[in-house]
Amino acid sequence: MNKKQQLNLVYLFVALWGVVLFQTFWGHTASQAQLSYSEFERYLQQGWLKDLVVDQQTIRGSFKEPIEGKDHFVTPRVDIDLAEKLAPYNVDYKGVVSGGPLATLIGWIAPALVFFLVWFLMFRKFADKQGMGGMMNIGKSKAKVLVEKDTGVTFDDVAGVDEAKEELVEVVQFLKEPGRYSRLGAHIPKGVLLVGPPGTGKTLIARAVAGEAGVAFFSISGSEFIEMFVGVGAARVRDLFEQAKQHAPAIIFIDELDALGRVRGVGPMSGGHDEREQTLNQLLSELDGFNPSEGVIILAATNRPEILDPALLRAGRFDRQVLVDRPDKVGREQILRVHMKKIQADETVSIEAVASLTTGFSGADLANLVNEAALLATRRGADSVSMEDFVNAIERIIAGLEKKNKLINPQEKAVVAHHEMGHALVGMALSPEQPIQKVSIIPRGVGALGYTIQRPSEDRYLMSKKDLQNRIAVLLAGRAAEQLIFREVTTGAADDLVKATDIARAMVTQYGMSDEIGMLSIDTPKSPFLDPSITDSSLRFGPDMAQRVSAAVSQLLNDAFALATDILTLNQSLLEETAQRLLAEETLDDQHLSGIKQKISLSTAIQQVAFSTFTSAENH
Ligand SMILES: Nc1ncnc2c1ncn2[C@@H]1O[C@H](COP(=O)(O)OP(=O)(O)OP(=O)(O)O)[C@@H](O)[C@H]1O
Ligand SMILES: [Zn+2]
Repeated sequence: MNKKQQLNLVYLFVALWGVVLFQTFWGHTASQAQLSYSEFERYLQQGWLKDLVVDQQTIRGSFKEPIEGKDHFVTPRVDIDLAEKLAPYNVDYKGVVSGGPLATLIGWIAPALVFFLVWFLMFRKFADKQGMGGMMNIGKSKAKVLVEKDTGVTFDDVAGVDEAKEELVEVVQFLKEPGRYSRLGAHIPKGVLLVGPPGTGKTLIARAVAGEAGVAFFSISGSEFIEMFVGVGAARVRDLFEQAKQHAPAIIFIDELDALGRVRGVGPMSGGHDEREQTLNQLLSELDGFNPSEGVIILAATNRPEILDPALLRAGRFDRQVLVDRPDKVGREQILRVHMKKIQADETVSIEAVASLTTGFSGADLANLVNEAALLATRRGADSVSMEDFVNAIERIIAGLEKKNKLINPQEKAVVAHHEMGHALVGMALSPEQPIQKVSIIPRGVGALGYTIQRPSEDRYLMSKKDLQNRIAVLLAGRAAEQLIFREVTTGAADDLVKATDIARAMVTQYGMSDEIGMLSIDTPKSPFLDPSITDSSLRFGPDMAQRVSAAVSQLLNDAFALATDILTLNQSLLEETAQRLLAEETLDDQHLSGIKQKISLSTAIQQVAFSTFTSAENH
């Protein structure tokens, strides 16, 4: 059946339905005489009536011959012993129980609706398979695309994410004056990807960009695209872009981009995902097919950028990423200020104290906290919210978050702080040319309870054996610090161990850097397509080679661990002091850190192990 035939079917059906409805109502009202009961009795006695129907409220029926142009009548029912009276007059009669005209109407419509619905769903699926958006324009996505002419949100409503805001100011300016940018030939990103954990305000920022620029905001969630029949998602994407272009300048915001932008063609059932793939392909082609000078910019949000299809991140698509991280203490203070405006807080409330009690809270958690505290105050009948309300609310929320494994407890926090400071101190000691940018104990991403960012200051093409050994030492320094301070090690170092082992193994099997194995090249550089266990070519050199390689790798790791431990032991009080500071402030930036770096001391023995003759001394 092609589309035209389907349409004919629709018309036929609607027409039929119309005729039936017309008959029911027109027949009953237009040509229907309203009789009083006595009139009715008179007609009855005179034998004018052909047949009648009795229900609880009315008697209706038809005349043998039209009276005053009407061939039907209706009269309110009065007499209950009606049947008796009817008997002598030779009239057809029957009683029905019904709810009056409305019930009659529903009685007609309900089955028709059910029928229509079933039929509609059946053909919708059919039509969508053909990728034409469905016979009744089901592809028009107006129902689920949220359009806001003016979001009313400004950058002032978004706090604690200054870096992200700075990056987006340019987008706002562009949307305000698209002409100016294109005249100068400046490159404006078509798509900006907001990356960060849930509740950190990605949606809020996107709406603020629209609000600041004063443009329309079209938003849809990636997961909504794929809950549909095949082909509908793609039609929606097309439709979304069409609508946005008509309203340009505008912003399109796709929340949960990962739901639709997952890597294509992987997974056990990739055949079953053709709907998502089709939708993603459509999105890619829309991204390619428009020009930002039309005044439409696409923002998308995800908390799992690593699973996105690389095609989405290519130049000319979502080629700019903006990190929206959980706020640190100062950020939390700012966010709290934004939300406190909405409530009446009394003078006992210290925003700073609330901020320091809420490590790990996202913006959404903080908004929730303010609301919860206000609720507690209302419940106890107070006129304003007190510090105690806040403390109680914090306790509740923390309990909830801990249950969901979203927050770490104070003991764990202390371990994480020493672990991260271990990385940072050894990093500063061993590779002074690579400054540590930031150390943080704010959980980030999946599984990472803290992080240390070390930035290479220049591109390196050649690494010496000592460079690599030092790198391993920095990676193992987290564990070394745990061991030194707590006499106990944790699972927190798992990721570090993977990286350290990879480097050590490459040193042994690819770079000829172990005395044990010498210059034998055992592994070729890793091929990402092959399972490493299959390519373990140390087996090629006889069964004992694998063992010798493992021993050499272990040796490198142990030496590096010993080096890290030596450095930390020598600087133990500095480690403890700075870890306390990290616990209090949660993040230490490069300014803090360069002050700390001055205080690191290294013995001659360590210097000899760690530095080669061509690492110049003035670096330290
Ligand atoms: N930086 C912030 N400043 C002020 N309020 C914030 C901030 N971050 C979050 N909020 C509050 O939390 C609410 C939810 O945030 P939003 O929905 O924007 O987070 P999100 O990052 O998009 O989350 P998700 O990833 O779960 O979609 C906001 O409406 C706002 O009230
Ligand atoms: Zn670590």
